[in-house]
Amino acid sequence: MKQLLYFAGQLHRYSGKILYINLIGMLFIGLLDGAAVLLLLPLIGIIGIVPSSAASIPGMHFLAFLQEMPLASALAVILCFYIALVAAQSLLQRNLSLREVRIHTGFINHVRLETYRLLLEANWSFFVRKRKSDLINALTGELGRVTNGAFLFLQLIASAAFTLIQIGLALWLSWPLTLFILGCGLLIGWLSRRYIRKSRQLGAVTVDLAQSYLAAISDHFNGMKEIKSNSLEQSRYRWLQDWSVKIERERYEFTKVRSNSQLFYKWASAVLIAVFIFAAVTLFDTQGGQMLLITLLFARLWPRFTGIQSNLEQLASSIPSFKALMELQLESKAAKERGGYKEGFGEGALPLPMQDALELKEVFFRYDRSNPEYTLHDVSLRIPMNGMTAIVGKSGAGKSTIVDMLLGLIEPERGCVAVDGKPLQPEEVLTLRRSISYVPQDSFLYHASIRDNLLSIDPGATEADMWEAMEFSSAIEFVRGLPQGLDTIIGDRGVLLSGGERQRLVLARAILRKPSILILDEATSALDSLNESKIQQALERLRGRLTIIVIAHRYTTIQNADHVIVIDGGRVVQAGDFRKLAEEQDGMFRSLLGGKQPVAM
Ligand SMILES: Nc1ncnc2c1ncn2[C@@H]1O[C@H](COP(=O)(O)OP(=O)(O)OP(=O)(O)O)[C@@H](O)[C@H]1O
Repeated sequence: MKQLLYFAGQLHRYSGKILYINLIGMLFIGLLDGAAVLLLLPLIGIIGIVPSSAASIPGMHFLAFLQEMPLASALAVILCFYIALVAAQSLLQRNLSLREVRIHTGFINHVRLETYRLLLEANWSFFVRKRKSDLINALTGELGRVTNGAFLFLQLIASAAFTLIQIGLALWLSWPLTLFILGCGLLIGWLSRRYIRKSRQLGAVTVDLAQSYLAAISDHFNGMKEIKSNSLEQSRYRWLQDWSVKIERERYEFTKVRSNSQLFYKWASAVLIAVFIFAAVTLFDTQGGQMLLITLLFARLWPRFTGIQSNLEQLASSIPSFKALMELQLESKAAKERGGYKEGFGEGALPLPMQDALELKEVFFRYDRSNPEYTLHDVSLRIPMNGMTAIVGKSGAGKSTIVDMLLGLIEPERGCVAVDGKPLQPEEVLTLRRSISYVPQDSFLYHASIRDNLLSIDPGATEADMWEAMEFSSAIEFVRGLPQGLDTIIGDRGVLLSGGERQRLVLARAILRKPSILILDEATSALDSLNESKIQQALERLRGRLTIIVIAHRYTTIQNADHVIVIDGGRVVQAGDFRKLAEEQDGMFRSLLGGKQPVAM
């Protein structure tokens, strides 16, 4: 219920009074429907099908004048009135349906944008904890189920309100019979509660199945090369077969629950109607006109009870989706970046000015606070501006963790990140990131043209800016050689380019942003020596123009660094000039270099 109210509240805030006008409109349509039915009674009386008079039905005295009129005129009056009612009702229905579609589609977009905004504003640690496919599933499958569910909920309220009006009308006509029927209805509702419970359990299974499907299918396609090269096709196919059996079973179970509940309702109502007619005739001595009216009203009321039950079951099955999306929204809200975002994610904000150095001061950090071991232990280091600094160390030493901290993606448990000697304030983190371009080993490229990939980082870049950036990154030659040049489509994640070409393009994109700090995190480790030397030439061209931080395992990548920081077991064990460190006989750097050999560290 909490989850339902959470999204019903969002729907209320999103659509405002229009939503309620629509709901009232729906009620009004129901009333018009009821009025049209009521008209049938005097009609039947007048044409003499049943020996009843309008005056015998409470509230129908005003129609008595019809009996004074000639049959044909009375019939014409009633039928004209009936046509007018039906015409008004259908016109209203059409307008309400159109408006409802507007509200519905608008609300889906509202929830989608709101969830995506909260996710974008969440900090990096939140994403490290989450499975990517679950986030995609939330923004696709769950989103549809939740928005449909929120509407279903409101329809249910409208339907309940209309049913109440019908009940009121029935009470006014004959309260003992109505109470009797209501009691039976409530009893059937109470006996049907297990169908609602079962629907909810099946809804949870649907959420699990949808999540596991998306997770596995994304893994399969991401790893298609490994699947093909290691002949894993059969095992992956078997997985999908098993999953298909589960979803088939779950769909069947859900339909079974709904059909059983409908069956139960139908049997129960047949018994109820029989008891009702028997009681009306033998116990309550109900008059013919009243009897007919109540029968008509309840013939309309019963399908509503069944409809409410069916809506409740459907709603119960979407509760787990409500829960999943609500928890995701609340969790991402709680994980909001400490500095907070300004309007438009602070786009256009100026980069943080840095003159002297970016530093870590006595930093302690661990990913899991229950673990007594720190990943970074009393780390102090200094990255001087406009120089080239290399961070080296064995695998797992903590190099990437240091870079994540310099980027403000993770926060020190103790100590601080400092800019020009002053501790970085939470509200400066985003402006610091504006000054940095980060290039990882496996960068992301869009399935689009080279031009669009470059413009994705700076939509205002001119053609000259793009060629200049490509010249710096040693990409100019290969892009010129492509048949469509800048307009060449590079395939999904850039598969149509070689590894070296991809990285040079990513480097061009990073430079286009005109950063004051460029971070290369193992960006060249997968390249051959020819491609690596091209990136080296690019870095030489950039030297002195901006601050470069390189994390690398290769001697050749770091040999031109002005400054080297050696990390071991989460601590800084050496720092200083490349040559000086290389000469320290017992130093770790020398052992990482493997003597003087330009080999992998
Ligand atoms: N998200 C994480 N959650 C928990 N532990 C982590 C996480 N990321 C890294 N670690 C751990 O922190 C330690 C340092 O990892 P880090 O990635 O910083 O090392 P690295 O020097 O960059 O290694 P490599 O050269 O292999 O990339 C490792 O023991 C690693 O297992």
